Amino acid sequence: MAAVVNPVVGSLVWVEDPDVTWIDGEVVEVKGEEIKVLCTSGKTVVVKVSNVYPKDAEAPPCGVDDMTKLAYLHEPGVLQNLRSRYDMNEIYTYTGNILIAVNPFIKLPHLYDNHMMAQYKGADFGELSPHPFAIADAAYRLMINEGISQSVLVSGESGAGKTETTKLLMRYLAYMGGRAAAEGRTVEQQVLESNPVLEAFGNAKTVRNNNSSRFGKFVEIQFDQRGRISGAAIRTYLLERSRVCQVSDPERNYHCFYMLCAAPPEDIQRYKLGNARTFHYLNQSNSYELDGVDDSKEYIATRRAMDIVGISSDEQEAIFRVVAAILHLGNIEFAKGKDIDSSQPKDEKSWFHLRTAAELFMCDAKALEDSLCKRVIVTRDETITKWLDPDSAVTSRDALAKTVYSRLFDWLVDKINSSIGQDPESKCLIGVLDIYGFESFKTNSFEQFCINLTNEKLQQHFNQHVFKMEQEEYTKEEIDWSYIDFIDNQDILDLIEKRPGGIIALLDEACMFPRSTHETFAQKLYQTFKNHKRFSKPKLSRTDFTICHYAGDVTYQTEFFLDKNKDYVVAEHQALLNGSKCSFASSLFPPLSEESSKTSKFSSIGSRFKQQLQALLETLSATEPHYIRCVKPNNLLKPAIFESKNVLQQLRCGGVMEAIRISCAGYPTRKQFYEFVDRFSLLAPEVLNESSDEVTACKRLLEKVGLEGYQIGKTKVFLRAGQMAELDAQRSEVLGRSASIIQRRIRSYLARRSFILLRRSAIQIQAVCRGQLARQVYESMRREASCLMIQRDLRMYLARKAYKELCSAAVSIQTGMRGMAARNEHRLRRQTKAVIVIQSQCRQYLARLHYMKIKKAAITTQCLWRGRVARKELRKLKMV
Ligand SMILES: Nc1ncnc2c1ncn2[C@@H]1O[C@H](COP(=O)(O)OP(=O)(O)OP(=O)(O)O)[C@@H](O)[C@H]1O
Repeated sequence: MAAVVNPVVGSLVWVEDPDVTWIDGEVVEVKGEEIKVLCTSGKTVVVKVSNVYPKDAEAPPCGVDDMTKLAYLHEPGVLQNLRSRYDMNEIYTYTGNILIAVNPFIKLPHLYDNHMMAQYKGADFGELSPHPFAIADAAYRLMINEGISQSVLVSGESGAGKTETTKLLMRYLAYMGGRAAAEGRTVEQQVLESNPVLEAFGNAKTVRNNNSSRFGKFVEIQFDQRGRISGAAIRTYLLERSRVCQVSDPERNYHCFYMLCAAPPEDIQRYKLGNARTFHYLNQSNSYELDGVDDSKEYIATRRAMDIVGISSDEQEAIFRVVAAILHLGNIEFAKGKDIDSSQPKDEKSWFHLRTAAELFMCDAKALEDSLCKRVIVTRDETITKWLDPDSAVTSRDALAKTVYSRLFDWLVDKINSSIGQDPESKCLIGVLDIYGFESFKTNSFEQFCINLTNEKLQQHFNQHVFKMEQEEYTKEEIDWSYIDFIDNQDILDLIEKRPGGIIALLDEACMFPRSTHETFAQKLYQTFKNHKRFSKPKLSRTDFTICHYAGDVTYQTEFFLDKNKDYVVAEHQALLNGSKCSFASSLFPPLSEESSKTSKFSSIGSRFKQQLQALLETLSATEPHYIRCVKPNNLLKPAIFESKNVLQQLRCGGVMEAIRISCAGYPTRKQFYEFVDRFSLLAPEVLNESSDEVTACKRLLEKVGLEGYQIGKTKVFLRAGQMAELDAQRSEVLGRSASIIQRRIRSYLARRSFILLRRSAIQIQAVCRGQLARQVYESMRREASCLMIQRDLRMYLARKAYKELCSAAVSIQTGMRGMAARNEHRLRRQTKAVIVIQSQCRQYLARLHYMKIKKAAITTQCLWRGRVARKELRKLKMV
């Protein structure tokens, strides 16, 4: 992260600003070691050259999805990138393999639907936008392909989004490793539904988060050889017990108390409950309702989730009875009793709550009163019963409430675990760790001390993974590498947990020594660590101490350290509840073994927590870790507000800045030669034939693909950030091409096969059909033939009948005809005769007529002739 070298007028730079961390501007003047910058805010500042960073003028306005892709990798660049992405609701960004998740404080459902999960399934890491699904997918695939257990460590401060992210991871893993829905109440359903149950009893509203997990959680999801979820185990860490009895405004107690007060009327009646405002454990704060949350609905939902995780209705009944009993317990007030320094329930109201608490715990009311107001002291010679004054009775009451509640919570976790079940055969698991981030408040007590110890431990794990391993690897592989420093926090861990002599050991000692007070404890610390460079005593305090943590200095107030470290159950409380008639309540307080009841009652919460952490770290060390750093962009819990200063502090605390520095300076990707050749030889297959060994093959391969700046170690090839992605992209291209060819061939083979099969089937069908058809045709023909015969016979019969009828008709016709013919002939003859007569008469008439004409003509002619002759004769005569 180098500062700008030789800035010139006009270049763009980042300048440190006390209010907004970094502000950008343009160099307007260079004077030796100092430059004048005109900031975008309008003001002009003069700064030292060594205090400014270059700004990438060509950086994409919407940022880059992986910080390692930034041209200038420095704090302002990283912040600017996160901010520009956040402004566009791109809340996830990679830093190499680390995912940074900035809480949007607004629902973005499109980012998490089933379609999205389907997209990330099997996609190469980095191919799609940064997402918790991508991290879960990478972990799942590594587990399946390499058989290595994986873990995802989700960290960040309260309200940064750890639990939401964890739920997303679990949902994705359930999606990948889930069984068919037909298989009933599945392991993954139970794993997912364990979240609302644990949230109801382990989450509360705090100033920093409306749904803050008041415990740490490591969920171990086990898989079978087929990659299906076969079991799960949930480990929880350090539930905040003090919240049960003490809540400050505007925080709330655990959600389950409010849910129960909003339960259906029959439940309210059964548990003799009422408005949440009437219970001391709830009304110390004025906050009762949560925005957008309906406690009565949550009650029903929690009961449903309890059904799914396998908590029977009898058990649920007992659980809520105990929760109600705790509320009644808190309402018992004490007043001075008859004896000196004694106490008794203050008034009738307190008696009512005492009797109700006893009724709900199913124990004797008198025994409950005694266990709150008296102590039995067993000495060598006698047993003395000592009264407690009202203040001590209140402390005793609260101690009982806290113990019962924390045991109830542990019971729930155990029940969920036994109900989901473990898979002893499982070889691979994916662990998801959702644990409180580093805390530094105005007042820091034992809880912050433990939380910060956790973060120191996890930071060391992170260091070991990201930094130490890196350095060691380079040395081992004899890589040409200029070493860089990293902050090792082993000394802080020694300060806290070394045995003997560490802070926890000294605290345990103080707890066991009856006369110790927080003052004597603090003095002991000052004495022991006066020269420790990570420990200091604040000047103005006589009981506080400061530890210089990896993420910054934190000053702790020792006032309640001793009390909070003591984890013992008051013998009277143990006896009271062990004797409860409710099997559930008595199971929370099983009888102590002879040995443990004789030995010291003290057990150290700090030491037990340290051991739990050790076990957790051992589990984590056996897995391949993945990191998600959640970031809270503002303390108002509102969307679209990005407070750079706040974010930067979180990035520093989460080690993100260091990781960026180291990762980008070195060679973040490394692969064994055989693995490398195995993976990438398809980019240049010929190198395998040309090379005698894997190292040569590796070198040739790298030359062929034209990569530069890599290193060849003794057993591995080391690649710079981004180079693996480059090679993978080339590989994906080749694989994609090959896959298309294979698909094509297979498809044509399958098509051919199915065609042949179809054809054969078609022929068979045709043959069968034809046979059937022939049979049918034959049948129908036969039927037709007989039909024809019948028809023929019928026709013949009909024909015969018709013939006969015709014959007789013909005969009768003939006879008729003949008669008619005869008649006709006769008539004809008569007519003919008449005609002949007519003809002869006509002819006679005509002949006569003709004869008359001729006679007339002859007469005329004769006359003429005779006239002519006469004239001729006359003439002759004349002449003569
Ligand atoms: N991805 C997200 N999308 C939308 N809202 C979110 C997202 N992540 C977190 N939130 C919001 O921020 C709130 C706090 O988130 P969450 O409870 O996961 O924080 P946390 O880091 O687990 O806090 P704590 O340590 O107090 O339990 C959620 O209740 C939710 O409103």
